[in-house]
Amino acid sequence: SALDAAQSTSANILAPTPASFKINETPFSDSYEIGDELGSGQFAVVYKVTCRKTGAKLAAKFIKKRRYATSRRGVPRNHIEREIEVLRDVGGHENVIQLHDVFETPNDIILVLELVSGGELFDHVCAHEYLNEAEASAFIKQILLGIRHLHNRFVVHLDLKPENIMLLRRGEPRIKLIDFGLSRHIYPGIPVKDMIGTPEFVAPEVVNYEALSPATDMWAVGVVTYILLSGGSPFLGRTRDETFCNITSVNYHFSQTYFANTSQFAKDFISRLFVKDVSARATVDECLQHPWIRGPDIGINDI
Ligand SMILES: COc1cc(-c2ccc3ncc(-c4cccc([C@@H](O)NCCN(C)C)c4)n3n2)ccc1O
Repeated sequence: SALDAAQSTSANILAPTPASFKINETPFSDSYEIGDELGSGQFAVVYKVTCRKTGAKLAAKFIKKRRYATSRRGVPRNHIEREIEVLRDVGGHENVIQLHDVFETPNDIILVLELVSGGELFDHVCAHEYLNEAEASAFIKQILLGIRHLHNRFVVHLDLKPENIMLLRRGEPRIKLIDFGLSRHIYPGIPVKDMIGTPEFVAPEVVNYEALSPATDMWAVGVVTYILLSGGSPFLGRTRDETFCNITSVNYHFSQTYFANTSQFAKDFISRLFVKDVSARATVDECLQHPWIRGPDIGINDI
């Protein structure tokens, strides 16, 4: 099984893995024509590009390279390499962004990716303030299918939030998980600790600098679900420390203002994810089997 394979390779997992991604030798502009800027982040800009050979429309993420070890600007090369390794490993699933090509310039590493045109889930929620349960459940099911693909490959996303979940097309509950800049392979029995992610979405083990795992993503699924159904963020405080305190004390509630008409199934789904003990937190497979996700067609014997 994949777990056996992982464990059998765990022995040499600590050996430096050779960079197995191949960077194109040819100049980016020989293959692609740059179009509109789609958006930007701290050290990356995303453009719409056109393949000169096929006319295909794609997205290109230009990641600014860190030039000196002591610099605070740009992304360290090993972090970019890790993102590429993850993208290479998780490609091929309908709910995960597909990497097509990699190029390098003196200042950037360029990831050529499939283009999605539906915008960020974040904008979709803002446009509706919150979603009805059927729409929210459909989106969350898509997100779970993408996460199951990652977790089956021992990849943990570590930055799941509505901004990093994009709609394939507007108005359709078809999503793509994007932004694997913090993602990494985490294998059973090899503890990984890191203080990363976006405060209001991180799990207690991140705040407490304890081992990260696929369960860390599942906590974030709970936060995303809560936001889709209410428009509010369950643990957000007035300061970052207050947010972290709410997270580590699992201090949240289903306010009557936003959850008066929410089903018990939906609240139970969220409650099974806001569990501090990672071994007791619902897994992605358990979430996909939950009545709120499987829908009304399930028989009484299925529960
Ligand atoms: C693989 O990593 C990324 C992929 C993409 C990506 C891939 C395909 C694609 N098609 C359209 C877009 C797009 C459209 C509008 C804005 C953005 C981007 O600037 N914001 C995306 C989320 N952001 C908060 C990281 C990206 N994208 N963005 C964006 C950021 C990433 O870190």
